[in-house]
Amino acid sequence: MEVIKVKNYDELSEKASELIAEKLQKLAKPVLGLATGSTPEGLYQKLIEKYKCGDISFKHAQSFNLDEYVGLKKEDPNSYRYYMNEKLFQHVDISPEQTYVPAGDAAAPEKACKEYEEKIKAAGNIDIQILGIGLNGHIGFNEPHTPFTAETHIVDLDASTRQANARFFDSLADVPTQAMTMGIATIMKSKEILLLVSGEKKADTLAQVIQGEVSEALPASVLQNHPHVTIIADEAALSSLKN
Ligand SMILES: O=P(O)(O)OC[C@H]1O[C@](O)(CO)[C@@H](O)[C@@H]1O
Repeated sequence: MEVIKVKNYDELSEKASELIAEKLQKLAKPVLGLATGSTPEGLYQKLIEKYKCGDISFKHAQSFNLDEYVGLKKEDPNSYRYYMNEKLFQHVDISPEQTYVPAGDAAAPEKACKEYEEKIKAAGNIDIQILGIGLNGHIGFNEPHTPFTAETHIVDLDASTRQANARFFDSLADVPTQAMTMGIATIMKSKEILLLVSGEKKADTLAQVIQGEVSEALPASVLQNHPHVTIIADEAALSSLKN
């Protein structure tokens, strides 16, 4: 794993946007794996700026998001489809038909999970997958002890994850209890992975991910087994690393 240390969140977002811009410029049909949460928001802003300056285009890109809450309609402001439209898609030239988010509102969720896997495969797999990380080490919504072999599936969200995400909802009770997420195996099929981590709160988790054992108890530790992972983290997030 290559670790790129940056000063702060702004630098993290800029560096990440440069790596994504490079893919958009070099690949004929880039397949992007996208994430939600607070961490990639700065990256999306920087990509919009680069697009507006004419440096990049999403015209030939396809995107696949990591996860979606179960039970929220696409129009719900807390759905990840809504987040992506607001934070990125509606500001750039990506064709809406080329953007995929797991169908958390599907009538037949198991079938929708299988179809999502098929779509990723048909696209030739993800060229670069952006990841954030939860305090408990989750990636996507793969909570601790999710088997590394899991593909896209439905998960019960940990109490700590619902608590962490309650800030976006009116109350904790409104946070969905389930989500549809790419599995660890799905994520690991990506040709390249870009993990973004900011802030001291995640420092202990990140140190474990980089220097600890690979274990299903800490989902992100699986990234040690991937041949092409770049971690961009700020000084605060790297403050618990042991020399
Ligand atoms: O970037 P944040 O808001 O800290 O979230 C971290 C992770 O948690 C999730 O939002 C899910 O809880 C992921 O999508 C994200 O990668």
